[in-house]
Amino acid sequence: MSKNVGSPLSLRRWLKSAGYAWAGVQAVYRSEANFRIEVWAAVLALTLTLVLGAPLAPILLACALVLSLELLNSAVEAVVDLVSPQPHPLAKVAKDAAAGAVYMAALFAVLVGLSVLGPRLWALVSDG
Ligand SMILES: Nc1ncnc2c1ncn2[C@@H]1O[C@H](COP(=O)(O)OP(=O)(O)OP(=O)(O)O)[C@@H](O)[C@H]1O
Repeated sequence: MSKNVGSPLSLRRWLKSAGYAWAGVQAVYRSEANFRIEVWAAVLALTLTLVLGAPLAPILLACALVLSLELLNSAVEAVVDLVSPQPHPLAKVAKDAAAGAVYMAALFAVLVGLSVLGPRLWALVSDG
């Protein structure tokens, strides 16, 4: 634990770390088409949630999980490419497992979206 907790110095350090974290998000947004798709899918899901008056928490959590795991997947890919530019069975396991985590979260996020927003969208469509 830092001795400077609560001091202006630690706030400055926290802001600096937040700046690095934001730079990481921006770099992945620029380089990964999947992340861009997931960001805009999250914007759409959150807009629909607010418009339809659906519960926000499950949609927020599902979006946060998918986007966070995509960022971690990109981190794993970068580290694997750095340490194992040549094909290696363990590099394959690392990349495939990290990608699997994203796909698993995305699949369950779609199920959450369907179960929370589906009935409201259906009611809206069937009422005319
Ligand atoms: N160094 C490696 N050793 C063994 N297999 C690898 C290696 N690099 C990639 N692969 C295999 O090729 C697949 C695709 O890898 P790649 O680096 O192109 O990532 P990707 O899944 O296409 O992601 P992105 O398109 O976002 O970069 C991996 O999931 C893995 O199965």
